[in-house]
Amino acid sequence: MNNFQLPNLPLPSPLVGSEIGSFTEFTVTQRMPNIARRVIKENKFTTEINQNLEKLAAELPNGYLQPLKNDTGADFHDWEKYLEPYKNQRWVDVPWFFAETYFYRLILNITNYFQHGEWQGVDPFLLQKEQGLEAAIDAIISLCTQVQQWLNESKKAGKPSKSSLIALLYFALWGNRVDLSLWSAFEDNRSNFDIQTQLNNILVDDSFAVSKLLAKSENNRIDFVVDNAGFELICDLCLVDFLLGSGFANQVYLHLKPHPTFVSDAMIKDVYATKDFLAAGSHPDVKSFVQRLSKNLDSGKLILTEDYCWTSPLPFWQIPQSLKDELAKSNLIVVKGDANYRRLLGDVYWDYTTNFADIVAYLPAPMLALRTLKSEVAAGLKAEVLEELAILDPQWLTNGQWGVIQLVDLGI
Ligand SMILES: O=P(O)(O)OC[C@H]1O[C@](O)(CO)[C@@H](O)[C@@H]1O
Repeated sequence: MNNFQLPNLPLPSPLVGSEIGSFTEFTVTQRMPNIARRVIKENKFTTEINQNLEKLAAELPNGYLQPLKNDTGADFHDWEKYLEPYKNQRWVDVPWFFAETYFYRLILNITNYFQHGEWQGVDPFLLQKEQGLEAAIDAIISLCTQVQQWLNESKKAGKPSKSSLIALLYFALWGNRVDLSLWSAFEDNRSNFDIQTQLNNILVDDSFAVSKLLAKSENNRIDFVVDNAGFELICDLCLVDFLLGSGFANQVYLHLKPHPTFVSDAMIKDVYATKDFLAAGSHPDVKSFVQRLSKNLDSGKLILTEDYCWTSPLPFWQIPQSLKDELAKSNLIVVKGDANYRRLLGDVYWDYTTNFADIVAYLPAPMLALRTLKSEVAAGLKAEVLEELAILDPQWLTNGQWGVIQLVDLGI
């Protein structure tokens, strides 16, 4: 395990909502209030709960963080510690990643998610997660058919196909465009896009290096720090299916969220709901995909695990030692999505050309980030690429049109 416990560079300042004109400001003062109001619209909570959700929405632009009442959640005392340095501060003045992560935890506090009673365990974002799946059915069928073909080819060739693996990395990357917290801000359906035409929108592409890393050994364990439910989760499950079926991996762990957050982030229950949704379909390639998924789950080749660390506001380098020790057993840690990418970098203003490996030098195993850019945090980009992007697409950092496939392999 490498001896760095932190990025080996001085930390820049964090993104905050008070940055006038920034996407962060837009998120804290407009998107997050809209997300809270959508929870009211999409559920049948009591008047009192809805009034408290509206109060939260109204206080975000200029108001102060409200305390967390003890809702018996397993992470309640941890949140008391996290909140200490930010008590009585305005939402726009605390670090954005803290504000956003706390915002989603507060929604569960207000809707009594953890407390015994009518609303215990009710996922306030369930409707959007279900709509996400229904909207993507055509893309799901074509992806399952493609995976079946790639598995057959690998079997016939007697070795796992690197090109098929790379193609599925692209699907897993672009599946990340389809995150519901962003949908509410931009478009209504992003799953019907053509992956191949997206290749030129990948700003860093280490996919070939990933295929070489995994081809080095047959008994790879691969850990996914998962992001969204819905179509993105299906892209991830198809990648997992191929990794296990082709021999690139003999065990895969999915690290999932212990409670609803960031609107569409996936929990263990969402994996089973996705499997059930697919099992209800009639397409033969989808049915055989579901059979393989069930077999991998039953045999322990695919492990679903959750940890409150993944819903904490902590940067990645502060994950508990026990989790670091667990991840140290992995041959490759795949980190999905924008919010997790922000955690990797600590959600601070790195110069976008900063060497990615100098920041993410603290992980106990090789790490692959698959992220579509939806926030003003980036690293590892070439100066000439930045110059081109500024002209080509001034919104490149936040519109979800651009992606990175960044591998850090410190030869640990
Ligand atoms: O699902 P993902 O890819 O983590 O995206 C969620 C991210 O997108 C946003 O909703 C928009 O930037 C952020 O607030 C959050 O970090």
